Amino acid sequence: MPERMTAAPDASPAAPEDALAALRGEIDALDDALHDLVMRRADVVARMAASRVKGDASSFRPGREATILRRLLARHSGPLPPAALARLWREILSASNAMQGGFSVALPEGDAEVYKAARARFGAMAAPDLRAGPEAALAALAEGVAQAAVLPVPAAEGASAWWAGLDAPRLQVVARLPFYAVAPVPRAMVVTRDGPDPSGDDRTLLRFAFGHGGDGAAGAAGADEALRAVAGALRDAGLRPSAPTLLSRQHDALWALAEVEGAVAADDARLSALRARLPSNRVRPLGFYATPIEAAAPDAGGGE
Ligand SMILES: C=C(O[C@@H]1C=C(C(=O)O)C=C[C@H]1O)C(=O)O
Repeated sequence: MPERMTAAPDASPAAPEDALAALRGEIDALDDALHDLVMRRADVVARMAASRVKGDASSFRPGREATILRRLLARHSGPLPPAALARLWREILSASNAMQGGFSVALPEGDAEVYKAARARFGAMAAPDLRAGPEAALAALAEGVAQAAVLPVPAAEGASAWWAGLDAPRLQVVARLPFYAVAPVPRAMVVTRDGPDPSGDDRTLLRFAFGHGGDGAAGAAGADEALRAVAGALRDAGLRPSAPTLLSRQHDALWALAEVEGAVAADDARLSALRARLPSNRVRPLGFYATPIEAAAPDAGGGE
């Protein structure tokens, strides 16, 4: 018989059940302290909403949220996986956003990836508003029925080519989902009426239209020619691409979508440089978003 079985159980200074009770007592005290802080944080958000310091614009500030998450992830240490930290804060941020006014999110129905990305981003507090497709989701946003639209990541064809028809600057891309990922997780884009806010480390989407308006010769603009024109204009304007340029032929035109480093707003001087370089074409910023954090090593939890 092993030696430990011969010792009298109540001779031990800390019986397992006492040790468990002590640790649980510590956890209960910490839960109370955390809960007090979470309630105090919500009081500050309620004061912010009541003071109307943010005016009539939507309460949703994705750049500010990214800044908060980046700061917390940078100071994080200890055994709690960073993905769990991001998940906790995502729920706090979404709840405080919803506290400042109803928050409904328009989504294309039948797109499981977009749905999952939207639920992960906006949490339990946001009402999903399922629409027939990206254009219908954008229409709900434009009408003011929804406060944000979550759409598939831009691609050249099909429903994911919604960017070619995006009515910017009225509607603009403000976030790329997920902001924080440690494993493959659902991806999507967020569009709002209020436009993006800078986070200090952002990427901008720029749309270029070639041969718009039924101009036969220009309408036949070659893909290679368009890609060369975009690359040259970006270089001359001092803008650095952060992803390969997408091309899409639709609405009687050839469209290019470039992602560049930095936040480029409508009044940015680099846009004038682009427009000077491409006089016969149209250049339009579609919004910007916080550069996603891609964690180097996978850990438990996936991301937010
Ligand atoms: C509280 C604010 O509103 C929202 C909620 C945030 C929060 O809980 O910290 C941050 C950004 C906004 O999306 C804010 O703008 O600071």
